[in-house]
Amino acid sequence: MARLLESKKAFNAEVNQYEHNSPTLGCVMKFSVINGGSGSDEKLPVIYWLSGLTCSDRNFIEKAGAFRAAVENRVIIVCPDTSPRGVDIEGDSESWDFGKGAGFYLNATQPKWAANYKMYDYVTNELMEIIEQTVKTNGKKAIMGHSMGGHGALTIALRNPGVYTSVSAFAPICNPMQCPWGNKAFTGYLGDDQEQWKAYDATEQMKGMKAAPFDDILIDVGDKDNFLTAGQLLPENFKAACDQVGQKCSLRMQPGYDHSYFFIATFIEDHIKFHKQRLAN
Ligand SMILES: N[C@@H](CCC(=O)N[C@@H](CS)C(=O)NCC(=O)O)C(=O)O
Repeated sequence: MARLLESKKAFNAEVNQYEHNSPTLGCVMKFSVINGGSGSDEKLPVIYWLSGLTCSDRNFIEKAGAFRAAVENRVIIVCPDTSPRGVDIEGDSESWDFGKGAGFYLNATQPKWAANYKMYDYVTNELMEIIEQTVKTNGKKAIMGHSMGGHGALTIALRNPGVYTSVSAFAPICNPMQCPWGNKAFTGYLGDDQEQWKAYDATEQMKGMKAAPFDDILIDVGDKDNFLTAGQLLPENFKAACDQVGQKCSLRMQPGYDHSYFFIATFIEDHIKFHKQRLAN
């Protein structure tokens, strides 16, 4: 059972933070929830939000300004942390793009990390079960995320057909095998065999699809995003893979926007509406 740590009200939404013992990750984990239906008995759909590098369960809550849209669209938004937290492994705090705050939503296979760094299993199994016990949901799910969390949302949605009605992302790392962040993380967590990396690469996953899994995939990227220009995101590679399999991908290059939560706050309502339309069917 999750333990309630804090409860706030914002724009009529209930904004709660919980902690629970995670057998999957071998430590205590926190997660935050925006309940857009607080005060009613209505069972609502859940949108999972996966954050990016250096984030905890709080960045989206404090910076995305998603409360009003959650209430207006009657959805629950669940924000997990981005890596195991309650465990110390040598080297987990040396850099901001590996270890703590940088779990990459995968199951590590390298001995040093394999016991705890299982964010893929955590998000797809354990967290979902805890949410069903903790919040009144109608069982419908969607997933979205930012940067490393956009990578997580895309790969998790593509690898779990039928579980999520829709997927969207802000500035996702679309082809981690081909970018410095992905190379560093995958080498560290998964080892040198690049065949093993493909399971966690959205572009590779999409290339392997026999048919389009979603009616549309919404992706926003700011054209002033310094990580885009540094070749960390590679949305054009994902879009090309989508075109190859006939998957519609609404990739919107947003002029003037960067990688930050100012950009996310600007377009979060569009993403919530995109999911709500599909969750309502
Ligand atoms: N620490 C990095 C930036 C990391 C970064 O931009 N993280 C993004 C996700 S990839 C984020 O959401 N940061 C937290 C925030 O802005 O609240 C740097 O110094 O360049």
